[in-house]
Amino acid sequence: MEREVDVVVVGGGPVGENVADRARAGGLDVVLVEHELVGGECSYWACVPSKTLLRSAAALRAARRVPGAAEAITGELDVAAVLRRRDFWVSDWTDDGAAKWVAGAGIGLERGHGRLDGPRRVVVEHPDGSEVTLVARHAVVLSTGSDPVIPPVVGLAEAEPWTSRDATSVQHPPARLAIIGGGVVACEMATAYAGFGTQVTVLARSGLLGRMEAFAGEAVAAGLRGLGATVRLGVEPTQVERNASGEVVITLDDESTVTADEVLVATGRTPRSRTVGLESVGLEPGSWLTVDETMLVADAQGDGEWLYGVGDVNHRALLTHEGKYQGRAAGDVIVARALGRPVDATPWGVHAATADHAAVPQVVFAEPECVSVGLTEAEAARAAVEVRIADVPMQSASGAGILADGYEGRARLVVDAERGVVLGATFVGQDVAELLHAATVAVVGEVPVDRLWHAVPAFPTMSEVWLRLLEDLGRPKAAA
Ligand SMILES: Cc1cc2nc3c(=O)[nH]c(=O)nc-3n(C[C@H](O)[C@H](O)[C@H](O)COP(=O)(O)OP(=O)(O)OC[C@H]3O[C@@H](n4cnc5c(N)ncnc54)[C@H](O)[C@@H]3O)c2cc1C
Ligand SMILES: NC(=O)c1ccc[n+]([C@@H]2O[C@H](COP(=O)([O-])OP(=O)(O)OC[C@H]3O[C@@H](n4cnc5c(N)ncnc54)[C@H](O)[C@@H]3O)[C@@H](O)[C@H]2O)c1
Repeated sequence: MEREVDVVVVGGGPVGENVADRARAGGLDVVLVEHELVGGECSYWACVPSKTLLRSAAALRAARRVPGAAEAITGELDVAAVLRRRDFWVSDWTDDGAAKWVAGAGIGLERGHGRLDGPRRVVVEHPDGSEVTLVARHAVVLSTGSDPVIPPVVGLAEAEPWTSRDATSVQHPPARLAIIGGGVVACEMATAYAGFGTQVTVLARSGLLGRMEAFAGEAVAAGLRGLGATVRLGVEPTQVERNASGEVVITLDDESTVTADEVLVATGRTPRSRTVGLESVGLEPGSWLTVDETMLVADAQGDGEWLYGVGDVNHRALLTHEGKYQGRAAGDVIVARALGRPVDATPWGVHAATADHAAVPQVVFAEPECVSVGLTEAEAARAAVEVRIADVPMQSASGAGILADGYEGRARLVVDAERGVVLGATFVGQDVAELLHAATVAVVGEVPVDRLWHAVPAFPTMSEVWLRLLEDLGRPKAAA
């Protein structure tokens, strides 16, 4: 059977939902194709469950740092209650609510595996084996996401390692968990499981959180050790084995071994593009999709501008909020191209995902929280941009001291020396997540630091750290 529609979106994660929503709002007839759960990795096995697994222990730690509240805590973390709250937030791994939203938005839903079958054609294989071919008048969007990478370490795949899916959907946390990797998933899951009382061992081949300022990873290493975890830096596994007792034994390159009940592999992602028919339009199966600023895939066969790659699968920024941002731009540009309206793909134009290059915000919900946007000092150096750095302790803001006794953290601004605008910011410490958006606004708005002196942070909030950062850069001189 064949059916014509305006737009086919393959992959109903947060990104596909956003593309479909914008294209539909622009008056196009849209079908979303999903082979698992509408809502994607983020809703059921990534952002949402991981944050709910982290939140309760973070609240407990925060209360313990405030005399008066600390004395009121008479028990330990109720892990079963944490898991029940997680189950609620992932809707017990059902997507009725999400599917209802899709229907309410006027978007068609095809449940099944979608794959390209030549330009503008998508074959959907339903769970019962039946097929439908959707022929797109205007666009096909691939928003199929990414899968975890299992590195080729001897015995690792056979040892049945956990991926992020196992870690976020756990029903019975193990007594001992080894984690391979030192990135975001490793740091967040180490924090969550240490909070549950699991004996956690992090095995990282370099420092932690390598893409952030070095002080972020150093703080998390110290924070995890403070929670009782073992953090081993500069080690790589050479062999993994699950022994007769069911334990996982990991041999490291320094010949030491680590024994645990489970091993979580958190070593990055690979594109979910192996079985989506890329070969039928002249592209390499299993590759990240190379796209332009409007998310149009370069080099796809077929006439006109028809194939888009949005979200994780294009590898621009593997974050839900950034993928959704791309999705809004892509949905709108598909409508503009379909209706012959002007396209504005200039930097910061409505159809361009410019922020992907200059202003990607990220919150790592570890102990302590680490947040960043824009360039780090090292990235600015690599880009040969001359910068000024402001560096202050978070506790220099009186709001931090009031928030928690013994508060410790650090804040950094990276400022373009020539233009005097903020290029990047990093905050590390308890509850810094909500400080990030102000920094994102400053970076995207290219706000001159001299003007920031007039953005007065309220007393006594943690935002006063902005004032301390400005003081570190120095008061502007009066115009002559
Ligand atoms: C443990 C963990 C925690 C994370 N936490 C955060 C966080 O706190 N904040 C944040 O911003 N990001 C976080 N991320 C990253 C975030 O999950 C991803 O960036 C986001 O899910 C990408 O969205 P997406 O729609 O591109 O892909 P996905 O969410 O993976 O959705 C893709 C969808 O496409 C479907 N699909 C794939 N192929 C086909 C096909 N051929 N046919 C039909 N359907 C198909 C899949 O079933 C899926 O539903 C986290 C990631 C992990 C692993
Ligand atoms: N709060 C958030 O925003 C959040 C949370 C979790 C995940 N995510 C996103 O999901 C993506 C995946 O996260 P991740 O932690 O898997 O990836 P990552 O890229 O953040 O970290 C991968 C880690 O694995 C290490 N590594 C890679 N190959 C290895 C190997 N062969 N042996 C040993 N170590 C190896 C790297 O050195 C690095 O420390 C990230 O891009 C991240 O942005 C975001």
